[in-house]
Amino acid sequence: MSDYAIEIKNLVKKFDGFTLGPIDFCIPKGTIVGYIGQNGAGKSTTIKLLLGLLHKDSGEIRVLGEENTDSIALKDRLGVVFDDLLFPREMNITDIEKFCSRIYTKWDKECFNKLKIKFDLPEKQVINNYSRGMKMKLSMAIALSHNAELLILDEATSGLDPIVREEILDLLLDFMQDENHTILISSHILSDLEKVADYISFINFGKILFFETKDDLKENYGICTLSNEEVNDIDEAAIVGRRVHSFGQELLVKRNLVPDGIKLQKPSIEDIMIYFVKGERK
Ligand SMILES: Nc1ncnc2c1ncn2[C@@H]1O[C@H](COP(=O)(O)OP(=O)(O)OP(=O)(O)O)[C@@H](O)[C@H]1O
Repeated sequence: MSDYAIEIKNLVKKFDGFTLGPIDFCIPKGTIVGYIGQNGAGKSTTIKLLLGLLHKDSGEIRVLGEENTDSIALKDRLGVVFDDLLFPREMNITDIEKFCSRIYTKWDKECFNKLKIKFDLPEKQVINNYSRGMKMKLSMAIALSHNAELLILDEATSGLDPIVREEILDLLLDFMQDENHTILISSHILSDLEKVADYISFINFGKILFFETKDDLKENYGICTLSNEEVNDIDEAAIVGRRVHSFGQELLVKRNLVPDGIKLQKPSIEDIMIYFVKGERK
């Protein structure tokens, strides 16, 4: 049995005007991976390929060891949250609970009811009248109520207020108490990923720029503010990106390539993403 929940090798998908890949990464079981990148970078396309909602042009995908990502048996083992609900709009939560209890072999009614109360989801209202946040909460409740092994969350916390986001992050950490559980979560709310992710995978214009542990990223890079003269003493190869100010420059650097004595601060994931993308900002 593979130690990986998700294996992607040489994956390519071409649209008119956009090519995803070739991309490669493997997600170890028992970890949370934050999938980050600018709008249009290819995050949702990757996720749809993983879920069999799009067909790849070439390459290999394995999800929980299965190559056939479209299989019903595999879907039973996955909890999926998109930024929209995929149920008929006239259903209410009772209809949805009944429906899910039929399609998921390990449906946990008690868990769903607890989350329904925790998230304050109304019994009678049809989902067409749900707010965006309510829809996300309902999706999350379903994803967490059928004993899934792998959660795939595409922008699952966007549109939610900070209190609910915090509750959801706690639920994700609870889910990870089982060492065979794994989460892939794409998000623009990098502070959320900062709290929960073990690995960060960064996609830019359809290519993976890095897939590294969050701890390694923070250890290997540093932020410093220097005068223009001081910057001249730094090897260009050490500089990932810079912001030029009237008084000098703020740099993201590779720690092992800068001279001792330069005071470096730990970067946030957001710093790393911005400096990697922009390279140079004036
Ligand atoms: N079905 C499709 N047909 C044609 N082009 C598509 C299709 N789906 C996505 N694309 C294009 O692929 C690119 C990547 O889109 P994708 O939705 O994967 O980005 P994303 O990283 O999820 O962005 P966002 O953060 O804005 O959600 C975009 O240029 C988009 O227009």
